[in-house]
Amino acid sequence: MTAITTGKTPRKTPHFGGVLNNYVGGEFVASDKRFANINPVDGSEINQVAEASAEVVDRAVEAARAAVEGEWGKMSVAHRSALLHKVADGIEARFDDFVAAEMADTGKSLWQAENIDIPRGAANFRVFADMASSRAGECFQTETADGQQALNYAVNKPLGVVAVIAPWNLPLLLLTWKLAPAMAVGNAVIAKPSEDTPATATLLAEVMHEAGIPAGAFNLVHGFGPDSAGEFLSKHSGIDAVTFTGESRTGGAIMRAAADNVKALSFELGGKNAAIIFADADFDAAVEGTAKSVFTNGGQVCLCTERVYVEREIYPQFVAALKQKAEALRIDWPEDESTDMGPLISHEHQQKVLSYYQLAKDEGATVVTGGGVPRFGDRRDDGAFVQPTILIGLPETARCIKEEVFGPICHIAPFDREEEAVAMANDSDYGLAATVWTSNLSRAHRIAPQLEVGIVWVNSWYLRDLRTPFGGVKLSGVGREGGVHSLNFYSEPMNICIKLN
Ligand SMILES: NC(=O)c1ccc[n+]([C@@H]2O[C@H](COP(=O)([O-])OP(=O)(O)OC[C@H]3O[C@@H](n4cnc5c(N)ncnc54)[C@H](O)[C@@H]3O)[C@@H](O)[C@H]2O)c1
Ligand SMILES: O=C/C=C/C=C(\O)C(=O)O
Repeated sequence: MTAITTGKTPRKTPHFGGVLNNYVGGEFVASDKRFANINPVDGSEINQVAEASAEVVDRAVEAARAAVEGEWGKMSVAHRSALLHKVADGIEARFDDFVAAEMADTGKSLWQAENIDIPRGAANFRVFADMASSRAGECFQTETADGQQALNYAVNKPLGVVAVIAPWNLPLLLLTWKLAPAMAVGNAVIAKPSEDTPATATLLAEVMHEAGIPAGAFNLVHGFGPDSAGEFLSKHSGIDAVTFTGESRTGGAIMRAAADNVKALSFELGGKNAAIIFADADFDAAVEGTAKSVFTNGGQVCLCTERVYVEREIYPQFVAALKQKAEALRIDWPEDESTDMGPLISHEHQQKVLSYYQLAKDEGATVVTGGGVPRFGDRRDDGAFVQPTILIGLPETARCIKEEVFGPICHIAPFDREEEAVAMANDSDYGLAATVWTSNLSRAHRIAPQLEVGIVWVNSWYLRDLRTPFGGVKLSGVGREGGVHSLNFYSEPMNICIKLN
């Protein structure tokens, strides 16, 4: 381990200056083809990453299949569950390594890595290990035409080999959110983290190894999407299911690639999430909560709010208060305890977000705050930072209102009537999440089910219970995960009917 000096407080980042390898069949596997893992704080190289070839992906699929048919597939639920708890223990034992690696790859704040990303990585394993070992079954007693009885009961089998393709915004959290239930019900998995965030997945492979997960039950392949590991997995005939989190367009590409083999698919995709704020809401809580929902992780959470609708009588005060919150955010070195926001994930994403900042101006927006790049006068000026940005004045038809930006930006518009707010919130190709801020409980109950999304938060945002259904409608996803929905997606129920006489 070597110190990485991106900030004032150097942190030890595992594998700094080394190579992150693939993990296949219980062994770390190198590759001649490599790519650089870049720190978005200053554009410096953290380490090199071994890109998995088609041949390495084939080997991972073979190893996974052998694991399903071998020790892993035959293991009792209690034993498998105990091993997954050991994986959670392993993440917690190397907590500081995981935090440092996640911060270096993403530039996210220490507070967020320590309080959200890494704890959830461990929690995902614990929750799904427990759920799988206490899973309820299905049984029906059936009356037959001849006056006798039959007993129908379902047994759940794993799907087999599951590919998990993950994005860069919450790297460990979102990878383990799918790996944990898939493994808990007995599948062998092949993890494909984003090319922008390969580090915590590699640490997870080390933890899996140390925990004694049988060879082939967990595999890791590094690489990109098209013509690389992502595509190799999606079209591989030896893979039974692909579970994916990322952009809606990528979901479409994976669906096409998976079509020939008719694989099971579960997609958590993009969002253009609305917040509806009524005049009767607790004003300070609504401002505070909306600031969080817009700016957390630099707006790079699929659940982040990008469209804010505020009842007209409090609209001017709300715009002023959210502006104050945005301008008070501390954009700084990720390692500093008081940093609220680091850089975006990459220069490429910075350019995309900045192009929307420009587009907003071209579309006639008034920029309430932000709209550009902060200047530091040090090497962070080579990083991927942008200013938190608030817009007003755009028509609802503007591209900036319709398209997902995935940055620290929102547009605020006034509304007069409840039905108008619901209609504006629903006027989107996406349908992931919405927040409603009101102290009128009847109103909350009335409008929440009218919103065309998978998740509504009332007087809160990103308050998670891992047992609840999670996913989106429209362009925001296919299927639901979370709790029993995850267990169901990752297993194949088989009905057995026994005639009793
Ligand atoms: N709904 C959710 O739960 C959720 C959660 C997080 C992020 N997201 C969405 O993810 C996006 C940001 O993440 P991103 O930029 O990493 O997404 P992305 O779609 O670019 O990449 C996600 C993953 O897919 C891989 N990939 C890319 N092209 C592929 C292809 N053709 N075949 C197979 N794999 C391919 C990438 O290498 C990466 O591992 C945003 O749109 C965000 O809203 C959604
Ligand atoms: O960026 C998207 C965030 C998704 C969050 C989850 O899937 C979760 O909290 O389980």
